[in-house]
Formats: sequence, C-alpha cells, structure tokens
Amino acid sequence: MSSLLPPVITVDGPSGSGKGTICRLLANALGWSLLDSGALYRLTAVAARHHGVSLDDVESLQVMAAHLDVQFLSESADGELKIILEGEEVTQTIRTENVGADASVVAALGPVRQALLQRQRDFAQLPGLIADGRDMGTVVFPEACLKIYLDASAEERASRRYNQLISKGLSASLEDILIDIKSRDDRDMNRTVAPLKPAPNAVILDTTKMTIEEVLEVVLDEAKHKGLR
Ligand SMILES: Nc1ncnc2c1ncn2[C@@H]1O[C@H](COP(=O)(O)OP(=O)(O)O)[C@@H](O)[C@H]1O
Ligand SMILES: Nc1ccn([C@H]2C[C@H](O)[C@@H](COP(=O)(O)OP(=O)(O)O)O2)c(=O)n1
Repeated sequence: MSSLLPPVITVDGPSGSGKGTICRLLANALGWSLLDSGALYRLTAVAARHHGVSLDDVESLQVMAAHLDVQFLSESADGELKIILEGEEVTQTIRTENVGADASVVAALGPVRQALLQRQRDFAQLPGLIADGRDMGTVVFPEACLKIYLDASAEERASRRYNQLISKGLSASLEDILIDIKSRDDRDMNRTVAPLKPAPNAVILDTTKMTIEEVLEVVLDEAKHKGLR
C-alpha cells in the first residue's frame, strides 16, 4: 500500500558544504518545496536580540521559538525566499556570520529544538519537500525516502564562504572565517541534542573537489534510483 505522506529528501551537513545551493537547485528541478531549517534557528537568534533576550535564557528562547512570527515569501529576484520576521524584512540580516554563530548557540538547546520540530514537519506537503539542515535525516524526517549528507574540508568550506562574501561586496577575512567554521562544526557536532552526523542510511558526498553541477548530478541520480523523478 503506498503511503499518503509527501516524499522528503533530506540534505544535511556542515556550514559551507553546499546544502543551500544544492537544495534550491533540487527543489527547482523536482518542483518540490524547500525547508531552510537553519533559517529558523537564525530567526530565533535574531528575535532574541530584538527582544533583549540573553542566549542563555533557555525558557524565554523556547517561548520565542514556539511563537516565531515569520513568513517565507517566494518573491525575491534571485530566487531566494524573502523572509519577514515580526513584519520586518530580515532576508539579508539573518545571513551574517554573527547571526550564524548565535544560531549555533541557540540550536544547542533541546527545548528550542523541540519548539521548532512540528513547524519544520509542517513544511512536508505534496508533491514533496527538500529539507536542508543538520538533523533533517536523523531527527526531523527519519522516514525520508532519500537522505544526503554533504561534506567538504573545513579549508574548502571557509574558502567558499569567503568568496561568497567577497562577491557580495562585503569585507571578509579567510582566517577568521576558518576559525568560525571550525568552532561552529565543533558546537554542531558535539552537542548532546540532535548533533550533526550522517543518518545511518545517508548517501555521503565529500564535495571538496566536486563542482556544484557534479554534486547536483549525483543527487539527481540517487533520486532517480528511488523513483523520485
Ligand atoms: N561543490 C561546490 N563547489 C564550489 N562551490 C560551492 C559548492 N557548493 C557550494 N558552493 C558555494 O559555496 C558557498 C556556500 O554554499 P551554501 O550552499 O550556502 O552552503 P551551506 O548551505 O551548506 O552553508 C556558496 O557561495 C556556493 O555557491
Ligand atoms: N536543522 C538545523 C539547522 C541549523 N542548525 C544550526 C546549526 C548552524 O550552525 C546554525 C545555522 O544553520 P545554517 O544552515 O543556516 O548555516 P550554514 O548556512 O550552513 O552556515 O543553525 C541546527 O542546529 N539544525
């Protein structure tokens, strides 16, 4: 008997491994919707700053995460979702390295993760969902029909992030980015709740020497083998 649950493809991995890029391309190729779960942790961190809530005030952070007033609008010119938090556009604000570091701190708190769990699962709608994050295949969508884990060396990921910032006209230090990436890896992989790790049945891709096109081709092939396209 076939399940009525929408199919889900999960893409997990560390910062700069290419999850966001591959997920956007996959969602376009398959015509499925997209969950950027990292944005929810980033938004919780930004909301905390807006409301003067300290990043160690677990109870207030949990309430904030459970009641995040956020809209994802597919209106942005570059195909990225426009993100509105409490009526204010924060599409660019949430992408800074500082917010990423705060998000990683907030994301280590079990009650915050619990508060965001159902909101993430609600993104699964027909014809299907591409879920981008750290624990998509292990915790949020353990029944996903295809699980991908993207990786790359910390040096390659830092260099990708550096080029990304420079191409946006922002100043950046490769050395600082590498330090930040390593400390975020350490926090994300070694926390007690939902640590970053491949699901037992995940397809693991080391993308250090792969182009975006090559990664996409492998993932689309895997989707084809599963009868998803
Ligand atoms: N395989 C790849 N080779 C080279 N650059 C890549 C690759 N995958 C992603 N990138 C680039 O690296 C940067 C970070 O990718 P992104 O998708 O934001 O990573 P993540 O979502 O995992 O943090 C982007 O500028 C993207 O274009
Ligand atoms: N499902 C998720 C997604 C993100 N997080 C945390 C861990 C990350 O350091 C931050 C920010 O995630 P995000 O995917 O936006 O960050 P990168 O684009 O990979 O740099 O949130 C998480 O714990 N679980």
